[in-house]
Order: sequence, then C-alpha cells, then structure tokens
Amino acid sequence: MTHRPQQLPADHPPVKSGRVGVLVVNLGTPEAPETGPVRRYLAEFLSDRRVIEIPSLIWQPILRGIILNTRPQKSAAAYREVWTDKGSPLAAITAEQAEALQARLAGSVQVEWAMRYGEPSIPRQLEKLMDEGCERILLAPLYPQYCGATTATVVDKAADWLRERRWQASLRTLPPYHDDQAYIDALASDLGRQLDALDFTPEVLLLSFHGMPQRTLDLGDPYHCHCRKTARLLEERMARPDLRMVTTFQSRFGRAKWLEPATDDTLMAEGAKGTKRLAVAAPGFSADCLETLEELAMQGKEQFVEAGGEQFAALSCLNTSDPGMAMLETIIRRELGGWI
Ligand SMILES: C=CC1=C(C)c2cc3[nH]c(cc4nc(cc5[nH]c(cc1n2)c(C)c5CCC(=O)O)C(CCC(=O)O)=C4C)c(C)c3C=C
Ligand SMILES: [Fe+2]
Ligand SMILES: [Fe+2]
Repeated sequence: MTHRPQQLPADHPPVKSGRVGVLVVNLGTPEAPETGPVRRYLAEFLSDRRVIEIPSLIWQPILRGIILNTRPQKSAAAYREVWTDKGSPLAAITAEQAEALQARLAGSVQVEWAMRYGEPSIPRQLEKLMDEGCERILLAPLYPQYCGATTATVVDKAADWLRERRWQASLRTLPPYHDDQAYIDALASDLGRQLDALDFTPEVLLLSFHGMPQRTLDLGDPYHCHCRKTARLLEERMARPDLRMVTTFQSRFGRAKWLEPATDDTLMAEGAKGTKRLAVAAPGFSADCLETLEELAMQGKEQFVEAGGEQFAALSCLNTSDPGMAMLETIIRRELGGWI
C-alpha cells in the first residue's frame, strides 16, 4: 500500500501541535462559603473511594443521611472566617502559583491549574491544554508526600479523561517530592525567615501534617513515612538545637483511629506542661487553606492558649514565596527533561 499524505477535510479545525503543558493540581474547595456550595463540594470529595475507604452501600447512607445534613453548615462558617476577596485561599493561591510558574517557564510551556474536586476541574483544564496544542502534559499534584487519597486520586481523574478520548495526550506525573533537596531547602529557608521575623522566640516548632486513618498506613500507604522523612530532613537542615521540633497530624475526621500524635491534643498537652512559646508550620500543604488558616491559626491558637501557652504563631505555607516558586520550578523542569 502506498503512503499518501493525509488530507484534512476543509472544515476540519486547525491542528496545533508540539507544545508542552503543565497542569498543577490541588485538592479543591467550595465555590462560596455557604451551606449549599460547601455541601456540593463535600458530596464530591467524600464520595471519592480513595478518600473514604468504606463500601458505598454502607458509606453513602451515612454521608447523605447524616454528614451532608450537618457538616456543611459548620464548615461554611469556618470557610467564612478565611474567605478573601479573591475567593477561597486555596484556589486563589493555586492560581497565583500557576501564574508565577508560567512566568518562570516563559514561552516553552503552558501552565494551567485545576482542583481535584470542584472547579476548574481536571478534565476541563486538560481539554484546554490539548486545545492549545499541548500533546505532552505534565500532571503535577502539589502534594509533597504521596498519599492514595490525594496524589493517586488526581491521577485517577486524569486517567478517566484519557479513557474517553480518541486522541490522547502523553501524560507524565510529578513524583512525590517529600525528600527532595529543593523542597527541604525551600522549607528551611522560608520557615527560618519567618521564625526570625517573629517578635518572640518559640521553644517548640510543631510540624503539622494532614492526618489519615491509621489503617491506610497498615495497608501500605507511604504517606506517614513520607511525612516523617520530611520532618527529619527539615529538622537536620534547619539545625536549630534550641528549637524543639515535634511532628503531628491534624484534621481528624470520623470515629476511626487516625495517625498520631494529633495536632490538637499536642497543642493542649504542650500548653499544659508549661511550654509558653510555640510556632506551628504545615510543611505538607503547598498553599494556605482552611486547614492552616482556620484549624491551625485560629483553633490551634485557642487550644494552646487555653491550656496555658502564652505566645503562638502559625507560619505561612510556601505559597508564592520565592523559595517556594524556585522549588516548584526546579522539580517541574527536572520532570520536563527531554520535553523542553
Ligand atoms: C476522611 C476524610 C479526609 C481525608 C482522608 C483527608 C485527607 C487529606 N486532605 C488533605 C488536604 C486538605 N483537606 C482539606 C479539607 C478537608 N479535608 C476533609 C477530610 C479528609 N481529608 C474535609 C471534610 C475537608 C473540608 C473541610 C471540612 O469540612 O473540614 C483541605 C482544605 C480545603 C480548602 O478548601 O481549603 C486540604 C488542603 C490531605 C493532604 C490529605 C491526605 C494526606
Ligand atoms: Fe483533608
Ligand atoms: Fe479541618
């Protein structure tokens, strides 16, 4: 058979090609700090089988019958405490990170951002990148520590989109970077700067990571080990012998046993045993969000002070700081090797 150059029909859309896309992804957030939007967000999030590993037949009645009738109102009130004129902090900061990354990577790649739950969705943004001619796409879940409930579910969502397409883009995924020198250096420098700018000298620096059910560790999820390794490397890198560093897990949900020690219990225990000055950082969160701005900075302060603590500071996440963006540029450029 002879090969003939392909002829596109006259009404075929123009074919752009050969570009490289980067899609940065974070968890997701409601559209507004009101009960209805928070219920929609929680319904999607808490129906993910990677997040709640209970058979649907048992879990869905509990979710629909109890949780979605009680939690949205309470969570909406918490979201209102941190909402900004640019919307949810998590979405606003993720958008700014994508913009800053686009400026750093200049013309060679197109950067977009997505939320795993809610909008802008992963399929919508992958579609946008492909429409712009990106046939190679790096999917970058901004979770330094790998977890089935976060990293894997981003990849699942992208794979669902690929499955529906005749013409697939080539996808790569950003590996976890919990022990990457660029990440540890960025945290050490940014947290060091923030600690030095405080008007008091903390005795304790709490490193609070998002919690997970203990069962996921027993089943082999590397999340807990990744958090512990980040904390160990960070402590070594910060080299502050006068600062006691303690690793904890926050945001316990439901009745099952979660990873310990819990952040809230630890804050109360520190206050009760005479620690007066404490700072808390959340190295596993790429962007400030409800869990850092409300749960740590507001509730955490209350827990510490009520138990006897005196001075408390919640340090910012890397967000769009120079060390944070330089780190993201480094790890993303490395993963784009051979593509740009
Ligand atoms: C069983 C429930 C949950 C698991 C497992 C879980 C894991 C997990 N979550 C994050 C990061 C974030 N979680 C955030 C909010 C949030 N998380 C849960 C529940 C679980 N998370 C709920 C119900 C909520 C919503 C708020 C509330 O009602 O309390 C956020 C913030 C989102 C925002 O809009 O600001 C982040 C970020 C990680 C990294 C993780 C596992 C490692
Ligand atoms: Fe969470
Ligand atoms: Fe929380």
